[in-house]
Amino acid sequence: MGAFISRIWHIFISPAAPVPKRAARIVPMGLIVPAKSHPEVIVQAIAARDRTRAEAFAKKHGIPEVKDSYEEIINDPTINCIYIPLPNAFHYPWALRALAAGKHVLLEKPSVSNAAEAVTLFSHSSLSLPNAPVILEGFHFQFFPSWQLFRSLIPSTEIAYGGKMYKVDFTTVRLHDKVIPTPSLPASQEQIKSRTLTLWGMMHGILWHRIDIIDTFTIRDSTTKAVVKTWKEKSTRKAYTFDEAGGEFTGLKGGKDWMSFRYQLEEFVNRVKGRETQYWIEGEESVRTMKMVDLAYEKNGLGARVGMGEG
Ligand SMILES: NC(=O)C1=CN([C@@H]2O[C@H](COP(=O)(O)OP(=O)(O)OC[C@H]3O[C@@H](n4cnc5c(N)ncnc54)[C@H](OP(=O)(O)O)[C@@H]3O)[C@@H](O)[C@H]2O)C=CC1
Ligand SMILES: O=C1OC[C@@H](O)[C@H](O)[C@H]1O
Repeated sequence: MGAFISRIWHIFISPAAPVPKRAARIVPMGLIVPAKSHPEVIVQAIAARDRTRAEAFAKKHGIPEVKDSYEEIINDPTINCIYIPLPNAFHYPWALRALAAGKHVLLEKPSVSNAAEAVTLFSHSSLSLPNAPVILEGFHFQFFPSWQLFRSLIPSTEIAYGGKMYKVDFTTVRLHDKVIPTPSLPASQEQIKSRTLTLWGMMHGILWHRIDIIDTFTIRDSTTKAVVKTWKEKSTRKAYTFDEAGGEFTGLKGGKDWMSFRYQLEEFVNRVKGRETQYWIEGEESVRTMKMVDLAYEKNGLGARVGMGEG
């Protein structure tokens, strides 16, 4: 009886979903905190659907201006970059508007709702103009040193399986087996090495992470492939800063207190200023990501992923 009443209440009487009492959750971590330590970034203005909410947020975070609408921010000639932390379906229409106004766009992930939208957005006519605006899908964790170190350990031609995970806290890549020339072995035998790399704590590398490198060596008969002997060698790496990653990363900018979002902002500003970037997520990569999301929807019987178009 209780369940019956509850169902009726939910269908006919329950109030509409509550309007959030604050601006997007991600904004402090995604922009406000990183901007504080970036000497070239000023968070100048904020808009929310409800002005009092925007005012409260602006007061709390020391943002000088509150605008009445998202459009007002986009149309302000003194603002050159727009951060879009809206629900995913709204990324596409607002990113299109921002680009059309010639603004640089830092777009929360996932960039848009499906591959068709991604293709249109990342081939927007403004992007082929001289002094084209910059657009970046904010896959923040990819900018963190541990992810960069992890990538550098994986020659792309050697991936047997693995790849980018969307919303999990680890990723594993298995490299192709390799024959290791071993002169000490009899001619009838060969040595094979296979490597598995796992990055744990990928999303918030700064809290904790670890890269496990597991090499499996096998000595086998070259003809029958019968295993003679097998053993594993394990090692671990970590990189809370680029200096800790070492090698090609030594000396790159960063700090022990930089989250992935701060590394991302550093590169975003570098692009905006026309400086070199050590790492970047090109539009083609964002299109590939959305193709993968579309495939996941289709393979699971959910059909094509629908967006809201230009809104
Ligand atoms: N939360 C997280 O940890 C992370 C989030 N992201 C991405 O950031 C984006 C925002 O996520 P999150 O901060 O969690 O989202 P929230 O729901 O907290 O914030 C979204 C904001 O969008 C605004 N908005 C505009 N139109 C609507 C609408 N029709 N319904 C609801 N909200 C609306 C609201 O702000 P207002 O009313 O003030 O205008 C709202 O506060 C998403 O794309 C998400 O994938 C990425 C990484 C991490
Ligand atoms: O990208 C992200 O970063 C912050 C996390 O809390 C969130 O779950 C994830 O989507």
